[in-house]
Amino acid sequence: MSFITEIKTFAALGSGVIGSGWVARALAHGLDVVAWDPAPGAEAALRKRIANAWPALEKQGLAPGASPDRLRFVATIEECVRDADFIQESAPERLDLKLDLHSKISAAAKPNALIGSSTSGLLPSEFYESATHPERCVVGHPFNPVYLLPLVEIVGSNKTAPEAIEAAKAVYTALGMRPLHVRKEVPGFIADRLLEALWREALHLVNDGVATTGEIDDAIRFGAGLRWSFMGTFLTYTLAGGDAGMRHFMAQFGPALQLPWTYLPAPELTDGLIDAVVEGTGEQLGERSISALERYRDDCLLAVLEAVKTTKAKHGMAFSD
Ligand SMILES: NC(=O)C1=CN([C@@H]2O[C@H](COP(=O)(O)OP(=O)(O)OC[C@H]3O[C@@H](n4cnc5c(N)ncnc54)[C@H](O)[C@@H]3O)[C@@H](O)[C@H]2O)C=CC1
Ligand SMILES: C[N+](C)(C)CC(=O)CC(=O)[O-]
Repeated sequence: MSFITEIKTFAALGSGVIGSGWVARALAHGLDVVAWDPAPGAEAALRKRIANAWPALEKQGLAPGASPDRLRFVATIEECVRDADFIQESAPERLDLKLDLHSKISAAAKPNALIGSSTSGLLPSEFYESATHPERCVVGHPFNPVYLLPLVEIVGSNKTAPEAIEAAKAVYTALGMRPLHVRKEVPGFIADRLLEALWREALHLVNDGVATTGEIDDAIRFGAGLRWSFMGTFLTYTLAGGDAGMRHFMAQFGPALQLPWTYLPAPELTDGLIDAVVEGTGEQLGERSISALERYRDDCLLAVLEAVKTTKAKHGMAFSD
């Protein structure tokens, strides 16, 4: 089975925060977009959100012919998906609702049109259960604002064809995104597992009166948050181990994971886990030395700090605000 990867018409079902972000991204890439949402006033709200996003998309650069006028809002699911080359569902996060919606979407769509769901954690094997041609159905989990953030997690169900994963990667890449294939179908996928862990700890800190929400946000945005925009936790901590890298870092700070700092139980620090972390970060390092990566990190940090400072000034804010 071959799937459509040359996309001219993009269908969006559900046009709230995430659906409207997909519509804006697809329009900015010069596609025709057909949207459907059952809520009263949904079309006006969608057009308003696109108008709000458009200046940023113009700054980023539009594809030839890109225009908000290429959005058509329709009254039925069938009309929305019938001629679509790619379909993205962004309906409320309810299993029963998505199950019913996908049986209708997939029955009306072209059989070789890929279908993506924006779900942030439901399992595709469950909500694509009664889909027609389930081999072309995937999760394409984006990040808000969808029209700017590149990450999209792709997750297949137990019936998704491997070729559909590759085809979805090609489509999302053509939309300017950075696909990440989540190979095991687990609730929350990869990114939300991480975000939820941080979120849970943050709520405990508020609940225990340790810090205000503002202080917790400051702890992120003036520290690790700046680093995270260009270097993930594993490589960052490899550098924190100095020239001895990750193995030294694990020896020095690994035992602290057993301290009761967090409400999450720590995993047992087995040799297997330590080796997996050391080998993984070794691959990430590749041929680069720790000091070369430190210079790269410092340059990125300076660039991010300067960009944040200039943008804050434009909005009448000091860097420390
Ligand atoms: N808000 C976020 O930060 C993120 C949300 N997501 C996922 O995106 C999906 C949508 O979430 P949001 O846009 O945040 O929700 P939202 O509440 O902003 O929008 C949902 C939209 O779906 C519409 N809707 C209601 N019933 C529907 C139906 N039967 N069929 C189609 N549309 C229907 C609503 O009228 C509304 O416009 C969810 O699966 C969520 O997990 C993914 C990434 C981030
Ligand atoms: C809150 N959320 C789980 C829906 C968030 C996401 O899924 C991704 C994001 O944009 O943070």
